[in-house]
Amino acid sequence: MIVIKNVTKDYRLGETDIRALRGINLQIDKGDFSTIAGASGSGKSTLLNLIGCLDRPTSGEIWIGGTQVNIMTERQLDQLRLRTIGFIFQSFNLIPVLNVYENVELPLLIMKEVSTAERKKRVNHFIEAVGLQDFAQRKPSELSGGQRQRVAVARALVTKPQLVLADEPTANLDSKTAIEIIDLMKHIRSSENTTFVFSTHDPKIMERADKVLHIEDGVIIGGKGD
Ligand SMILES: Nc1ncnc2c1ncn2[C@@H]1O[C@H](COP(=O)(O)OP(=O)(O)OP(=O)(O)O)[C@@H](O)[C@H]1O
Repeated sequence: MIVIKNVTKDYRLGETDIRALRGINLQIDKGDFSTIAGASGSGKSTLLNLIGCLDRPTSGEIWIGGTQVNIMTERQLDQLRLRTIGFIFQSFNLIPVLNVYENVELPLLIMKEVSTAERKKRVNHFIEAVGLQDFAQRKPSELSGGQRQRVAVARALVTKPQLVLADEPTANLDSKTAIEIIDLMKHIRSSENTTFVFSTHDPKIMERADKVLHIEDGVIIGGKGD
């Protein structure tokens, strides 16, 4: 599903270059439930942003589902992000004026090939999959943090992406809710056969992943499941 070869990423900050990633090699297989684990500043977000095609590497190759993405045009990347990848963020990123149903529906409104009937079916299916069927008419401000992240999980899945990326999805949740969200994602991975990659610095969250890729100072230093 994901192959990364010798990837580096430099950020230019004034006169200096900051080397955020220093030669990353990794492979993530279809259906994996993997985590990128590391301290603050180790390069987790940088790596996830590259896998999600939100940014480009300075050097090296990134392959998603057999396609080399680091040489694609912006237009091709727009399509790839819409159709192949679902995103979950630590701050939920829901639209405050839309209710739960409308937030989950949003990505499908851009996919013209999905009919109105199919759209309705999928939105209801994923709202139910995350256990929010009784909250479909509520606005994000009327939900708990855990419920908001469930909406974000449903929204990431509604386009039926092959890959879901989550940057510290539990960072703004208490530890019990954090574990519930990770277990929900893991359950959905099995029922939908979606590949999940999420980042965390929390050992209790790491241990629930099948594969842990430890990153330190821009380098993968091995981990469970390798
Ligand atoms: N836009 C940027 N410009 C300059 N330096 C950056 C930029 N983004 C990240 N960095 C630097 O790159 C390194 C890796 O940052 P990154 O955000 O990937 O770490 P992280 O592991 O996700 O951290 P956190 O857990 O705090 O989010 C850090 O040294 C950071 O200061």
